Amino acid sequence: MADLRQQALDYHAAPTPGKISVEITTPAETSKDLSLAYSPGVAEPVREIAENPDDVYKYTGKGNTVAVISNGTAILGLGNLGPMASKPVMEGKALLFKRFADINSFDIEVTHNTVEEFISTVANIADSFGGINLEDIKAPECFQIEKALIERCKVPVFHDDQHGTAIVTAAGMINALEIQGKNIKHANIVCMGAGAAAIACMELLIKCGAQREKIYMLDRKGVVHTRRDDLNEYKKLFANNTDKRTLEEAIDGADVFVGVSGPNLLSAEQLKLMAPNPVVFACSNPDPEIKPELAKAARDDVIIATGRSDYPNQVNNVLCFPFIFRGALDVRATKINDEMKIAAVNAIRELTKEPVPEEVLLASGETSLIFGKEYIIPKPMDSRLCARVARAVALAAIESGVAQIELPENYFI
Ligand SMILES: NC(=O)C1=CN([C@@H]2O[C@H](COP(=O)(O)OP(=O)(O)OC[C@H]3O[C@@H](n4cnc5c(N)ncnc54)[C@H](OP(=O)(O)O)[C@@H]3O)[C@@H](O)[C@H]2O)C=CC1
Ligand SMILES: CC(=O)C(=O)O
Ligand SMILES: [Mg+2]
Repeated sequence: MADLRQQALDYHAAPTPGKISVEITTPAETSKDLSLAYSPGVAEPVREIAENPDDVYKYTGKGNTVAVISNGTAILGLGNLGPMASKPVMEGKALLFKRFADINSFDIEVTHNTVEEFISTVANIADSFGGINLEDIKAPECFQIEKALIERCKVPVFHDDQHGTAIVTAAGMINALEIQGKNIKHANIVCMGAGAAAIACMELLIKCGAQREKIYMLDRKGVVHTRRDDLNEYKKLFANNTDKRTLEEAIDGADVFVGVSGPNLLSAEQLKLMAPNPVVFACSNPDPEIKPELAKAARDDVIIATGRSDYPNQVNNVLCFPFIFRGALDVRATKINDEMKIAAVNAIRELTKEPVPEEVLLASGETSLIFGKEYIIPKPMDSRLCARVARAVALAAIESGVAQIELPENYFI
C-alpha cells in the first residue's frame, strides 16, 4: 500500500507534473504557417463564424472538446477537499476522455461562494466546448446545478457521478442478477448513500425494472423513511414507508447492496444477512464499502464489484463517460437524454457476453474473461466499448430528436 502511494505520487510528478498536455494539430514552423494560423489568416475563420455560427465546428476544435468541471465538493469518496485538491481527478478524467475516446478536454476547477455563482461561471463559458462533464460536485447542490445548466447551455451537460455511474451500475446489475438467477423486478435493494451517485443509480435501476418500494436507501442517519423530517426533496423520493431504521434491518434478506457512500461501511456480518446469491456493488472510491477478499471469505455465493481497477468487476463510470460523449459529440446532440442513457446501458451490458479479444486479456493481466461471477462488465481497456456505446448513443440521439447532424458515414461499423 505504501508502495502504491509512492508510485502514484511519482506517476503524477514525473516526467512532467500532471497527466495531460496540449498538442498542436497543424504545421506552425514557418512564417507562411504562422500567417495562416495567426495574423492575418486567422481572421478568415473569424469572419466565417461571425457570419455562420455553426462554422465554429468546421474551423475550431470545439466539436471534439469537453470541459471537465468540478468544485471539489465530493472528490471520489474523500469528501469536500476543495477545487485544487480535485485537480488530479479532473486531469484523470481528461486523460480517460483522450485515451478511450480521442476526445480533447480541459479540466476546470471552480472556486465559488454560491451555487448561482458556479452555475453562471459554467454557463458563461459553456459555448467554448462541445460538451460539459460535471464531476465530483456533492449532493444536493449537484441536482440544482445540473438542471440549471441543462436549461441554460446549448451543448450537452452531464453530471458523470450521477449518470455515468448509474449507466454502468445498471449494466453491471442486470448482468449480475441474470448470473445469480434473479429478476430486477423482484429484487430487494439496499443503497448505501443518498447523494449524487445513489439517487441517479436508483432512478435508473427503476427505469430498468426495479421497484421503488423495494429500495432501502441509507444516509449517515440510517434508513431514509417516510417519518423523517430532515430529508431534502431528492431523498424524499426514496423515503420508504418502513419500520427499518438501520443497515442491519435493511440488509436482512436483501438481494442487492449498492454502495456509493464511503469506505468499510458494510461488515462481513451484515453481508451474511443477505439473501442467497447476493449482488454487492461496493463502488466507493478509492476504498470500497467492503473489500472483495472480505466479502468472498464471508460467503462464496456473492457477486462483488468495486470501482477500482485492481479487482475483477470494475463498476466505474469510466466505462461510460468517454463513450456517451463520443456519440453525443458526433451527432452534435443538444442533450444527453434518457434514451441515450438506456442505449448506453444495453451496449455495455451486451458487450460483456461476447468473446474477449486477446489484447484486452493482455492489458487486464488475465488469461480468460468469460461472462460470469468474475466478469459481469467489460474492462475499460476493451476498445470495442467506444464503437458499441458511441454508435448506440448516437443512434438514440437521432431517434429521440436531439441530434443536430446526421450519423457520420460508416460510423463505427
Ligand atoms: N464507482 C464509480 O464509478 C463511482 C463511485 N462513486 C462513489 O460514491 C461515493 C459518493 O459519491 P457522490 O454521490 O458523488 O457524493 P455525494 O457527496 O453526493 O453523496 C455522498 C453520500 O454518501 C453518504 N455517506 C457518506 N458517508 C456515509 C456514512 N458513513 N454512512 C452512510 N452514508 C454515508 C452521504 O450521506 P449524507 O446525505 O447523510 O451526507 C451522501 O448521501 C464516493 O465514494 C464515490 O467515490 C461516485 C461516482 C462514481
Ligand atoms: C469514479 C468517480 O467518478 C468517483 O468515484 O467519484
Ligand atoms: Mg466522480
